[in-house]
Amino acid sequence: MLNALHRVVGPVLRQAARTESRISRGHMVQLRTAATFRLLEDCLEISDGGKRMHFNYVWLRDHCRSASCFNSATHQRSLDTASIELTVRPQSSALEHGQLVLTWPGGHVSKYSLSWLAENSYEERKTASEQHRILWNADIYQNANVSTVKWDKFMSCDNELKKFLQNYLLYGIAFVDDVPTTVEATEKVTQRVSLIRETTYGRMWSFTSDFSRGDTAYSQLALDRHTDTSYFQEPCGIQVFHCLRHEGTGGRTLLVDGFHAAEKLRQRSHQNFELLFQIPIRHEYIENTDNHKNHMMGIGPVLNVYPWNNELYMIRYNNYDRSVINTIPHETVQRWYVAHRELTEELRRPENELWVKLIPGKVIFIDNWRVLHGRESFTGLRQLCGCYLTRDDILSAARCFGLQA
Ligand SMILES: C[N+](C)(C)CCCC[C@H](N)C(=O)O
Ligand SMILES: O=C(O)CCC(=O)C(=O)O
Ligand SMILES: [Fe+2]
Repeated sequence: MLNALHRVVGPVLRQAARTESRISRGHMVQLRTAATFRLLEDCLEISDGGKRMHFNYVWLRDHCRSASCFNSATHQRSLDTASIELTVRPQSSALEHGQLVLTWPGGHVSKYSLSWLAENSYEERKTASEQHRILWNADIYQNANVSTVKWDKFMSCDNELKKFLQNYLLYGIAFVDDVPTTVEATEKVTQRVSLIRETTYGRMWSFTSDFSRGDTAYSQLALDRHTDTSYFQEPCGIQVFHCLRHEGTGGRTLLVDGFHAAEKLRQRSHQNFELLFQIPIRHEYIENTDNHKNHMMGIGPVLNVYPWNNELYMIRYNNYDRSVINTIPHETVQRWYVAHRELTEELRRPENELWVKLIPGKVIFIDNWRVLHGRESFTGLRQLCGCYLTRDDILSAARCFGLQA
């Protein structure tokens, strides 16, 4: 990187003695007082104390924020990236008031604040997390005494909504209490945070154990922990449940933080963790009844991680809906089962199980990319309503409040 062959074109400059900081994405990148930069053969290097960041020249030209290259009203790029010479290099460079100023062949000038560069450097992103989360087992969640949110304030007060979103982001579950016990009110409460994702089960659904659909959810049987719609190419982002009535026994809801379990697996056996994120498998939903014909298929790994920072962003775990395994070479199948077993054992540890009885008025939102749900078997009439919500829209709502999501 700092190979002697690299021609140092720009002078090594010292930034004036001050500290730059900027908050964005709920995340602060601080540059020390003496950040320096130099132009290497193939990239610009900024050094800040022991930290080095590298910026490709095409990248720098592409990210010019001048009025002709970037529309700051729409936050869209106007510059045609294909018009940039792939061999482009700045003609001259300077540091002025915490800004890097580059002049390109032809005279175009680009300015970048050093803190913006630091925040958007690969070196920073690869150690930062995209989303701050508190991984939990039953004790951790219960001891956190997460503040409760009630229907009236939730519907009228943005601060209450923000509090709810923060809980949801941190724990992957959040509740609203005192909601009127109707499907309509349940729909209204969901419209504060996101958009309904309509599926074959309907927009809003309300069901009892009447076997109206070809799936065990529509029975009185216990359901082991799982994520829903694993048979979609993109599983639904959020699961909403509201138990409108239950005259009988049992029927408690089981919640397990899938990321807590997966992180335990990562610590214990990195190889097994890797196998579960590298190998795609199939999930299927086949329904063939008089009223419903469906054949859904979703292909993807059990664990999904961002490649630049190895952060988990989705778990797809449903042993009921997991389909034929035919995507794993025979010499790897055994290892895959071992890894899957190890994850299952972690998910099944009693201390990781959070049991809640959903009562009329209590609406739960579950991050279906992170937290697994299940239920205890039950007797009597139990009516559950709810819907799926889109993930993009709840995250967007959170970001609009300045939350890191
Ligand atoms: C929630 N609701 C009752 C509508 C649908 C249930 C879907 C059940 C399916 N086995 C899955 O896990 O995706
Ligand atoms: O009946 C329940 O509490 C949940 C059933 C279930 O897993 C589902 O509907 O997705
Ligand atoms: Fe489910």
